[in-house]
Amino acid sequence: MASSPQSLSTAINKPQQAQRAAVLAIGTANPANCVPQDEYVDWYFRVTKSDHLTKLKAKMKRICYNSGIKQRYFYHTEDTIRDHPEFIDSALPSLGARQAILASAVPELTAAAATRAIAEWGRPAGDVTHLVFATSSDAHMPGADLRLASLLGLRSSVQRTMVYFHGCSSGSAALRVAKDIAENNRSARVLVACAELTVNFFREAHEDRPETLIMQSLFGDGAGAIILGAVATGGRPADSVVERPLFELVSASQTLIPDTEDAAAGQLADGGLVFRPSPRMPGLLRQLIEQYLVEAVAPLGLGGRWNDLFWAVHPGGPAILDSVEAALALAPGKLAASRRVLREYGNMSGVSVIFVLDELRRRRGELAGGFGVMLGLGPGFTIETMVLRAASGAKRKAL
Ligand SMILES: CC(C)(COP(=O)(O)OP(=O)(O)OC[C@H]1O[C@@H](n2cnc3c(N)ncnc32)[C@H](O)[C@@H]1OP(=O)(O)O)[C@@H](O)C(=O)NCCC(=O)NCCSC(=O)CC(=O)O
Repeated sequence: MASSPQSLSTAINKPQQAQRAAVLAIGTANPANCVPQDEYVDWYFRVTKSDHLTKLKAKMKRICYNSGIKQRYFYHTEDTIRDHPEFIDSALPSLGARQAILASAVPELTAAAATRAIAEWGRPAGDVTHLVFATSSDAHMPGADLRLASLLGLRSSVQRTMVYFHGCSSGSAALRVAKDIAENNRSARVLVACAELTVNFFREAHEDRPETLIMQSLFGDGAGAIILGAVATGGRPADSVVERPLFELVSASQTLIPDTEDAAAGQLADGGLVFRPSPRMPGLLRQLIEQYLVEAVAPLGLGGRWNDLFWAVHPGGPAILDSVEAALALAPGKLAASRRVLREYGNMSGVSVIFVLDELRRRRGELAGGFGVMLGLGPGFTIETMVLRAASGAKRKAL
């Protein structure tokens, strides 16, 4: 039986303490190069000089047609590929050249997203106390966090934490870490930043690497940023009249599905990032997601009432979303925010959930009951679950 928003509210408020992390602002950014999905395969086989691989080309056309994607954004262009023939010849080392591009491209794109988040937040960048930066693209030391802090003019004492190589769950993992920081450091204001650029794994198709077609068909580039701060439960931040919470982060948990280490695995190699999403992922989700969700949300009294919640599911591909929808018997439209992000941007790995949150705050109708679940899916096969509560400010903004 469906429960009322009031009874959900009572169940959730009971065990919680007074201060809870909340999203105070969201910013997103994409590179300028936008490629329509229905032109992508011809472009891809031409620039990778692979038009002779007619069977692979036909297969990729089918995958792209079924992808649920309308367009994707890329930092790299045809010029990038022309300047770097090693990117499309797997016999040549290319990691150094890819990382040289990413060293500036990752922090710069992230700065564009973070600048938007900070502008919406309404306070100066110097008021950011902590920075949590997630990426699987840039692998420098010191990391993209340092360059981002400099681009934004953050204070030199900002407390920086890198979250590296969590793949498509990186944005969710960064938010989980930031939630703890915000709730355990009085007046902390945490900038959560995440960026992924596919130049790290752009390569030519090959008969022996079926995963390449999947990666080149689904993934796109993007950056997202969120400002987090602790608020009095259900209310405004204690020490500011400027800030308006969009979502409270009620609880966060991470689960590793046993015996699934091959379900989404990768490594940095001479030829850049090699990542293999297993064809088992959609089936595993369909089979197991409800059980793991029940464990994650049952202490809050939410288990089983899936259609009472709003959903921010990682848009990894249409089969991923279809599996979650079927396993939870979600009503049509419950995953509309995720499907829209997939359609407009493709799978931007861990950045995607930040775009989905940005989309959700504009969709008043999907915040039914005020509570929701964000699902990050990543290597392992790891599931990051976060229960959210849409603040009244989120609804006002959506009007
Ligand atoms: C890719 C699809 C859009 C293709 O859908 P289609 O309707 O065209 O049909 P399909 O599923 O039969 O797949 C078409 C062809 O692609 C192959 N195929 C499908 N998934 C594959 C995979 N992961 N690796 C290698 N090949 C794969 C199939 O075997 C088939 O080959 P053949 O035609 O030869 O029989 C869909 O399968 C999908 O959404 N899959 C989920 C993608 C995914 O795993 N995303 C998560 C990425 S990782 C991520 O997001 C999180 C992370 O970090 O872990």
